[in-house]
Amino acid sequence: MVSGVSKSFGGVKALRDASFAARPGEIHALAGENGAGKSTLIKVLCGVLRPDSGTVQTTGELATAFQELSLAPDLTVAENLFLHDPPRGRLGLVRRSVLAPRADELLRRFGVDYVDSRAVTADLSVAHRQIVELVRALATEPEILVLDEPTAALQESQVAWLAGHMRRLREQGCCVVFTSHRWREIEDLADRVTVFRNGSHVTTREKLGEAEAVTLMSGRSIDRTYPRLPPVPAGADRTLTVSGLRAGALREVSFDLHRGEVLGVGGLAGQGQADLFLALFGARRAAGGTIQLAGRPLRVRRPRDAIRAGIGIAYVPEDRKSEGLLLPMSVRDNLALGILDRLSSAGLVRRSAERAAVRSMVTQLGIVASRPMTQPVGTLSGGNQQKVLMGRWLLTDAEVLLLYDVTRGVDAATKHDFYQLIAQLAERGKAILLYSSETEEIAHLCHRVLVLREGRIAAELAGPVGDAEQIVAASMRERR
Ligand SMILES: Nc1ncnc2c1ncn2[C@@H]1O[C@H](COP(=O)(O)OP(=O)(O)OP(=O)(O)O)[C@@H](O)[C@H]1O
Repeated sequence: MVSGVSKSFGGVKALRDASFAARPGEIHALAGENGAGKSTLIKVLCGVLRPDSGTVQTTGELATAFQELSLAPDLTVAENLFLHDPPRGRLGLVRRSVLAPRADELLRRFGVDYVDSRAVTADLSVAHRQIVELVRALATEPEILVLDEPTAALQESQVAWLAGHMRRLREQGCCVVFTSHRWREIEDLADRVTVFRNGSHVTTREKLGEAEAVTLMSGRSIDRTYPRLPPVPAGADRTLTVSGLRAGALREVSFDLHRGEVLGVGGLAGQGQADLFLALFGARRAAGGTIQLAGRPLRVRRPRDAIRAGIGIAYVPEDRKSEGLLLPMSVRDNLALGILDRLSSAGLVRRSAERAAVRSMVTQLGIVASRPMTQPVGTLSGGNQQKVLMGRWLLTDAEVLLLYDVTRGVDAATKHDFYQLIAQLAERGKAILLYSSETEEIAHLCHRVLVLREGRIAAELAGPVGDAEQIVAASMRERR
């Protein structure tokens, strides 16, 4: 469907003579590292971007759901669902009165009765926005369905819901193309996989194991084992002591975190994990309880209090666009944001020191940016934007690192770099609280795991747990 396509952005060659073909009646996964050109290929395929050279051919109705959500934020869910084809009366006027009931009917048909069709889209969670975007695409019963990282914002049950619809469309002869950084999803769903590297097609296969895929994607062989964690020194100081903390869905949580320790926070989705991280960082108001940092009471009313005290939070904001990164500003500015005090003398930023710090982070995290000192962060690929967020907190001297789902949307090779980094940070004495929507990471990367259920600690497991199933089992046990 796409042959010999090239596309550059300024000096960046996003696609080089790229070719790709998918057939009717198959689910075809597009795999590749962050910045490999998958999103660009999809945009060219859908006609959103014009290629510099090459040809694009599609046969039949095409529907897409993009990685950057394309719903109009100020419109209601119903208005977005019928944006291109609103119900009209005899005179061709839009029948506003039937808009919401029609939308309700449509959402119900797709089993999405938990989304209010009258809600303003901007007020929905990112997961729900993604689902509305998906329903809009699925509802057209297209002949070609193209989904760019459709599951990145979804929880497991929602992923299963989407997988069901993808399979149903395949049965009907639809050609479904999707991208994902989770190999399990690709293995589970795809009939064929195409690997891209550096903007070019590498291979298309029916059977491809994860190890080989990772090597093909990165062009190098990757040590895919989890790093061995250095033991927490006996009698290590308690860095963070949390007692009876209540915030949002968090009922009452108490624990200690030691220097050099990686403490995991597990459990089914939505048991208060996000509230715990946000409360410790001062981004969510605590309704009760106390926090001590290195033996001293700590009051965090806003993130600035946490940062001053030596707490850094690296997380993938639900919406990378609206929180965390300053998209029009350069990679340098975004990375150095947390260390400007340290880099300044007499009110002026020492540019050479700043450049050195930025370069070291770009190298250490393998951030793919052609001109890190000037290139706006918003023009990096999704995963590379994420590395910038992580890098900002690695540059600070924070003693406590709150790592919330930092590998979401990150490619496999980079994930393994992150794992090594976490072990190194622990070795350097940092105290790390870790949450991941991939339970396997919690199972392998933590000295201890707290399992949350309904806002409380339901179990504490000694790590490395090794087997993600144990954490899942602990989160189901003793259910009343
Ligand atoms: N508007 C733009 N301006 C400048 N560079 C861009 C722009 N859009 C994409 N790029 C660059 O093109 C390359 C390919 O990006 P693309 O988003 O297609 O990657 P991807 O494979 O989808 O990555 P990810 O898995 O991280 O989403 C990257 O190096 C990116 O920085």
